Amino acid sequence: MLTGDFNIQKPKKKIEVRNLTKIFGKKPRKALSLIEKGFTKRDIFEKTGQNVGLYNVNFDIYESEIFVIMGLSGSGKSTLLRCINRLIDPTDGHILLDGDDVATASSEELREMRRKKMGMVFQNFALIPHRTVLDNVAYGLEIQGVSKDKRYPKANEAIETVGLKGYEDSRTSQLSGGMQQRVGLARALATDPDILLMDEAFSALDPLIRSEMQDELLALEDKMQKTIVFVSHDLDEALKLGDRIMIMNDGKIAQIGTAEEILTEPADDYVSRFVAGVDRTKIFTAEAVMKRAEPVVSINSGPKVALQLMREHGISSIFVVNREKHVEGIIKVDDALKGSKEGKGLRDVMSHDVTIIHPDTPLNELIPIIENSSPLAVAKDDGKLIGIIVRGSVLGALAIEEV
Ligand SMILES: Nc1ncnc2c1ncn2[C@@H]1O[C@H](COP(=O)(O)OP(=O)(O)OP(=O)(O)O)[C@@H](O)[C@H]1O
Repeated sequence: MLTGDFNIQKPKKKIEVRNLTKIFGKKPRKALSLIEKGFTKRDIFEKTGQNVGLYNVNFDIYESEIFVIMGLSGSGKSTLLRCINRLIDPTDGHILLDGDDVATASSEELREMRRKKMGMVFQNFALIPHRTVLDNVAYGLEIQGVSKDKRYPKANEAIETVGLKGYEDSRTSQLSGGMQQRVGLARALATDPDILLMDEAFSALDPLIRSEMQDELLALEDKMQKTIVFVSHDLDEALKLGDRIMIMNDGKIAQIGTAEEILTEPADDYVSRFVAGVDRTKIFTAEAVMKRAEPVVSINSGPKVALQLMREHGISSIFVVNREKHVEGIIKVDDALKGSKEGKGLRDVMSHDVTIIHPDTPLNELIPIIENSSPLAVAKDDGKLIGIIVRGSVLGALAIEEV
């Protein structure tokens, strides 16, 4: 039920990145003074040999979201991810995890943060080939000093979570790429971290397996609600996985937003060029283009009421709903006129031929249905009508002129 904005809880900030800068090289201050004078990353490299990895990056990541960092090669994605767990030491700035600064943490504090809060999954899987799946998954716990009797049950649980039950005793070198990445994921999950850092985790997989792993990550995330920071250079992957996406360019943030925001309101030419080739019909969903489910007419009222509502709103058909707001049918002007003349009830003259779709349905699946049909009803699993889709709203979202 919509109860107004005041009831919506603000998400909790899990990671806060403040003024983060990373210069690779021995003379970072020299590079910084040139950045401040407006020199580009390339100029600075040519003049000083210093490489600007990140410059003055500020953003927040919320609890339980999938935050995708994306950009072209060399834009600073991996550097940023590795600053979060301090595999790379920042030149300047702060990274707060639940309010504690990773950048200034002592080695003891850092060990503790990595142990309790973060797990990392790498592109090249980083497994130990001669060890079994079970030993590889238990390894993360082993280096944390977890005793043998505790680490094996946890490892088994993680193996089951990623769908590798039955493969515990296989050597990882005998497994396919997709299965090896499941082992990598299980190893990160075994320590039950709040945050999963995933660096191009699916990039080495072939397209079908990659897509399958993306689906599984989304399903896992529904269950586990971890905070996931996912680096990718692939826009389709970013749009599919990210609750929010950050696009980076030359060590700076070009834009942060949801897939829809980035596609519909690109912040600058760089982002526009980036998203130019995207198939929008796969990204936009029914929910994004639906109109409010108003007006509707109650099944208990008559054709006259339906007619009056249609006239008031300038529409030619109207959904008929029951008390629970489940759709019972749809009535068109002509049928309502006929019903009202003949003194019939709505039930007798409405059409039961209504297409009900889920709000998550992508537009590419809607386009063929909406082509010639009357409006579509949008309902969640509980069957309650939450929106209406007419042909114009689909075309409008795709910026196609109606002919
Ligand atoms: N160890 C290093 N020494 C010097 N320069 C580095 C180092 N690591 C990264 N850089 C530079 O910092 C910049 C950002 O690199 P980074 O690896 O973070 O980019 P990326 O977006 O992850 O790229 P890719 O997709 O190719 O991995 C690049 O110009 C890179 O050359």
